[in-house]
Amino acid sequence: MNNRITVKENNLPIYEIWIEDSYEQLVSIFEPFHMKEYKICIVTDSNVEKFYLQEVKKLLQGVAGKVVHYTMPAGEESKNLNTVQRLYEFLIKEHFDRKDMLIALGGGVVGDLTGYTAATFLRGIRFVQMPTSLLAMVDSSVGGKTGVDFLEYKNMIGAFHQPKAVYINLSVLNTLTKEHYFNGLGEVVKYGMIQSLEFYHWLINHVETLQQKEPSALREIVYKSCTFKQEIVEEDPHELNIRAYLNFGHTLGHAIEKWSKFSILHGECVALGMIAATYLSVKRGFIEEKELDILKDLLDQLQLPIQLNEISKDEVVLATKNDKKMDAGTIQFVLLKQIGEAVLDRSVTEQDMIEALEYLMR
Ligand SMILES: NC(=O)c1ccc[n+]([C@@H]2O[C@H](COP(=O)([O-])OP(=O)(O)OC[C@H]3O[C@@H](n4cnc5c(N)ncnc54)[C@H](O)[C@@H]3O)[C@@H](O)[C@H]2O)c1
Ligand SMILES: O=C(O)C(=O)C[C@@H](O)[C@H](O)[C@H](O)COP(=O)(O)O
Ligand SMILES: [Zn+2]
Repeated sequence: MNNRITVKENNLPIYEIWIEDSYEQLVSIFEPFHMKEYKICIVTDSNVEKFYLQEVKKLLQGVAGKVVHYTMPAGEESKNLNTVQRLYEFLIKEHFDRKDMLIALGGGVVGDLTGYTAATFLRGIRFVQMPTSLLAMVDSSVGGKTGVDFLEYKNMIGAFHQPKAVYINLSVLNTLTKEHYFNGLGEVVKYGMIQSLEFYHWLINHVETLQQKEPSALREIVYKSCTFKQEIVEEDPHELNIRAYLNFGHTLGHAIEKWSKFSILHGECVALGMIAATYLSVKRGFIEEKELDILKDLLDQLQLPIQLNEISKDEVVLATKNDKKMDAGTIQFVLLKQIGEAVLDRSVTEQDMIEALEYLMR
């Protein structure tokens, strides 16, 4: 299978996604960037540091004039402006200039925060994504959405800033916890639902190999997911229209994530949000009710949550009022026209959302 995907903007190639089984090729991705005179700061978190920082730092020492690193505490709680400020302070102390580069070595939290820092420091410096969680490999490292949470609202402060490259080493998934592995599968299922019935069926037919983290299945889902995302972001890089489909399950998902104070993981909240959005798609008469059971069965087998025991419906609905797809006071909700085809719908009301949350509590 092909292990390289080129992402274009206005038909011009802007970066490559490398899908490898080790860090053997890492040095070669830096050839076009002429880093010998410049500095690199590897940004990572307290878990990933223990496993991969030494190896990556050693390799990059042969690439750049100087390599330093910055480690943040692991977890969504770090994804805020306080951490960004500490990273700015570190970069200033290390005299980083506009040609220097950040490397995001970690999951989606490290990727989003490093990307946002790169977008804003000195009005924008270069950065490379080295995703280490499944979620970051299949979604957050591609497409240039960067940002941090604010007042626990998800990704409220951010910028579009494209990486110079995305380097995926699939073997690092060996050290990822089961919980975070299955969490990443939430976003993988999303691609099937919004973009490809064929891929959705493939997932249903490969549940066991996915449960067992079988290497060829992992390669397949990472390659396919990156390709699905590349196709959408090339067509609509700044989410003026169809990129919003990638937000399927996120309007209520993000609101549940905020309500849970991040105790429910992003991919898990997306799973719940996808069930809610599918429920509303059934209610609109777009898809058959049996699709809800098929989806819930798939998510359940992938160890993702399919119901909520307690929730403050009002708090969750209130949080959706700050959804980034709000337009003149109405939410553009992502629904399904059919499995494999998303549609934007402006007619979802607060009462609809409450009903969908009640469905999750049954
Ligand atoms: N920018 C985007 O397009 C986009 C898309 C989807 C999600 N996101 C964001 O991504 C974040 C979630 O990302 P995540 O699930 O990767 O969370 P995360 O970055 O917190 O990583 C999950 C956990 O796994 C650990 N970890 C990562 N790689 C590891 C490895 N190889 N071995 C051992 N431990 C490892 C991390 O230290 C962390 O504890 C959320 O903030 C979400 O909003 C952004
Ligand atoms: O890349 C995108 O576009 C996405 O929407 C991918 C989502 O999985 C991701 O969680 C994104 O951050 C959510 O959108 P946001 O605009 O609310 O941050
Ligand atoms: Zn997401």
